[in-house]
Amino acid sequence: MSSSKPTIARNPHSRNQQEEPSTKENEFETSLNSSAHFPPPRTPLNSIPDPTQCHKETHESGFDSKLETTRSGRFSTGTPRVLIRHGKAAQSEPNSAHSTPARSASRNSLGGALGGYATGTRSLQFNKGKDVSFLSSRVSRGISVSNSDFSVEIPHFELDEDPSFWKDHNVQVLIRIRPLSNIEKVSQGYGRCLKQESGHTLLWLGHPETRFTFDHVSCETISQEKLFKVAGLPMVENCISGYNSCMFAYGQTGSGKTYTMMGEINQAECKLSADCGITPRIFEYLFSRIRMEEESRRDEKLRFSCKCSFLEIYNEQITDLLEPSSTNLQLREDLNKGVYVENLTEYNVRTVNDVIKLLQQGAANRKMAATYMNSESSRSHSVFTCVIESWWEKDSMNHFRFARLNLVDLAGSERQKSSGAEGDRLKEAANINKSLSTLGLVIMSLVDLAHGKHKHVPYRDSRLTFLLQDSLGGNSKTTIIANVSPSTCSAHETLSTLKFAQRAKLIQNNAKVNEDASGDVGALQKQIQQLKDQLSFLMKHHDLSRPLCMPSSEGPKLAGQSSEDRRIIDNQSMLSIENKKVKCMEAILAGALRREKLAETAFQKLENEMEHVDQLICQKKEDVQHTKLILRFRDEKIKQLESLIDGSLPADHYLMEENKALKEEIQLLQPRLDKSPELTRFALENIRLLEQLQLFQSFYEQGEREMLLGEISELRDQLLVELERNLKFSSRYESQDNDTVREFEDCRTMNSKLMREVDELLELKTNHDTDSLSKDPEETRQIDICSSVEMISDGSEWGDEMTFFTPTDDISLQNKNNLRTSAASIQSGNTQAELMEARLLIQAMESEQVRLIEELQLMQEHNNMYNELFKEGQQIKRISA
Ligand SMILES: Nc1ncnc2c1ncn2[C@@H]1O[C@H](COP(=O)(O)OP(=O)(O)OP(=O)(O)O)[C@@H](O)[C@H]1O
Repeated sequence: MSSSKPTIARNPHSRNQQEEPSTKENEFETSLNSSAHFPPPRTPLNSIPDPTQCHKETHESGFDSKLETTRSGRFSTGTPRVLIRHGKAAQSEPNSAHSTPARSASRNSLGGALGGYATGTRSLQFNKGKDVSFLSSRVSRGISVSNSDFSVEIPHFELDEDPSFWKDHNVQVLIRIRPLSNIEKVSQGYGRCLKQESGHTLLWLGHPETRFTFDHVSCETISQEKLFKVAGLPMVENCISGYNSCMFAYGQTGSGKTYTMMGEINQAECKLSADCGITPRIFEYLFSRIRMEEESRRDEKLRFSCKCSFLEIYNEQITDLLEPSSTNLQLREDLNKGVYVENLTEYNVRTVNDVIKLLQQGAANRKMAATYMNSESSRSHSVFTCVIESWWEKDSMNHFRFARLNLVDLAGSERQKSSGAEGDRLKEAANINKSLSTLGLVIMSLVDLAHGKHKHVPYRDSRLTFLLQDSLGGNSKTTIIANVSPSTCSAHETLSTLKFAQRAKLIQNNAKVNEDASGDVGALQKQIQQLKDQLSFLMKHHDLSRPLCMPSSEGPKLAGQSSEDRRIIDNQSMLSIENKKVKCMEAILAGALRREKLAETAFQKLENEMEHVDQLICQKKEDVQHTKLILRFRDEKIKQLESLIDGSLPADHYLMEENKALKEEIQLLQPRLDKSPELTRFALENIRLLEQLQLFQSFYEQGEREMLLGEISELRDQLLVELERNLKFSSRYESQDNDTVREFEDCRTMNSKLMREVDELLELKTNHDTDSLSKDPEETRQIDICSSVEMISDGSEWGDEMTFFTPTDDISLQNKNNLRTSAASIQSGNTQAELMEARLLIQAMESEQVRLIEELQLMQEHNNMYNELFKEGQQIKRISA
């Protein structure tokens, strides 16, 4: 009953949990080949429902396995299917295992018939009163028999969809239990070797009973769609995000690998049927996601491309399933591409129908044969690959992402003894087993690696592992679907599959987003160009190219050029200087980085040397201790010799003591001899000198010297450019100096004139005062005003003075205005105060003079400095020439 058991919530801690302590799995390995170890029949473990209820359900489902088996042999279909498939139902019975040659049994349907399985309903029914011989056979093989004689409900466990799993995991292991097939029912009855306990755990019911925990355990009644949602859909999301992804189907022959990966495809309608497998569903979802992404990120101009290829590995040879004449293809390794198959055809695909066509075409070319376990057994490993690439633009950067999706349907593992294979089938089986055992070995080594043991991973021992090395322990998010049969007759194979899956759980992959940063160079260049444009724009509009104290009086020097022209010329020369500077800086930076690296290695070496020196110090300390001990021995010896001379010590006793002491001394001296610090020091010195020699050799031989010389000459050039530029500025300053001198002279003349003027005015005033005593005061006043107005307006003496000032010179203009006012006010008769004002003005003029002199001196100093620099530059030029 589908709802008989609730979905069991995933316990995150249980994921990595190994088998329960109560169970001992390893013991089983040895017991596999010996039936004597199997326990006696056990009580059925599955729940036994009310028989009336079961009967009702059995009746309703119309499923009578016994009847169906007799009617159509292995494949008894409750509901007939309209499928383009050739003959799974019409295939020969299992016993015809060796009658179907490889390749001849091409099938258009991509999976097996459901005929033998009571799928579609969630409860599998069992009839009472099964053949006694089945029971005895089960007992004889020692597998515990469960639910053999009753209609038994197989509990349904829903799988939980957990997309967040992939955030912090790179490998997922899922067990898929398929329903019992008719052939199993016929040959072994309804006995099961597995009991599922939850969506994550199951019990293997052999001896010893063993519990396994996995990321997911998919029960017999899980639909293809649900399985896709749990295992396939997140793979698509991973690929869209740029992670390599891989899905393996592993399991014994006939366990449902092809059914899981491909399933059945209703070719006529080009529409996915309920039984279609994970691969077509993945592509249906992938294309809808691509459309969504492209739509939602239109502003980033996101676009995707998908390229597919399909190959098989049969007897260690690679064949292109989409171009079957291309056989024995070679594997190549490339730094950028990784491992790839040379000359494998790739097709661009845009819709799920494109993919289905390729799948059908490839499946038709796959090596198939009938085996004891599967009338349509795939005898090869097939790998359907899709490379998903995407491009978009963001923040003026071009982004490129890619992901490789590998969908692998492995050939079925089988025990040669039980498969009864001969001839070609036997050779096939040997090759299949060889590559699968290499796969197992690779996984074992990877597990060792994950535990910190350094181990060689034998990827190259089989084509399969070599091709898929990224998916195993590499850059990939990988799902392993381990398919198992629940039947007692496959108990051994089921156990070994479970063990394989359990080991695979421990693989640690290192998946990373495949995003190419090569587009960034272009983007950076674009950015540099933009910045340059911005810079030149700023220069144009803010006149940054001029030195800050550049006087406007340089005008006459560049006569004939408009200020705009000059600015453009300045900008251009500045830009070209800046460009040169940037280039030079880049070269210098590269050199500095290189030297820093060298320094780092030198530093590392020094550190090592220091370690050695520390060791030497320790040795020295030990030495001192030893020497002290030896000295003590000597003292004792002297004492003994004295007592020997005294006669207080017998000679033989002395000799024995002496012998003992000498032995001890030898023991002490031996290690000193072995690791003499002197010797170590010399050895170290030797190594250091050798390294130095190598360094010098590389300095001369590997062009380091040339590079340094080049850098030096570049630096010199840069210096010369700077000096020339400074010289240019200094000549400008020189002209500025001349202007200032002239201005200064003007000021002087103006000052003396002003003084003269003031004296004249004072004189005039005195005369006026004497005259005014005899004149009418109002008349006098009128005359004064008129004459002062006349003086200012008709450009007589004042007007001539004005020609000395340039209209742009602020100080001179201000002075001139002040003079005008003061002159006017003197004329207007405010005698004393105005006189004072004029004096103040003269003082201001004088301080202005001082300031100008100081400025002049400063400029001369600058000038001298630049001249010196220029001379130096010339000298360097001469030396370097
Ligand atoms: N979960 C399932 N539900 C219904 N039918 C299934 C299921 N799994 C497998 N089958 C059927 O079992 C038969 C064998 O399955 P399939 O061919 O997929 O096995 P296989 O593992 O690929 O075998 P081989 O390794 O020999 O190629 C097919 O008829 C298939 O339809």
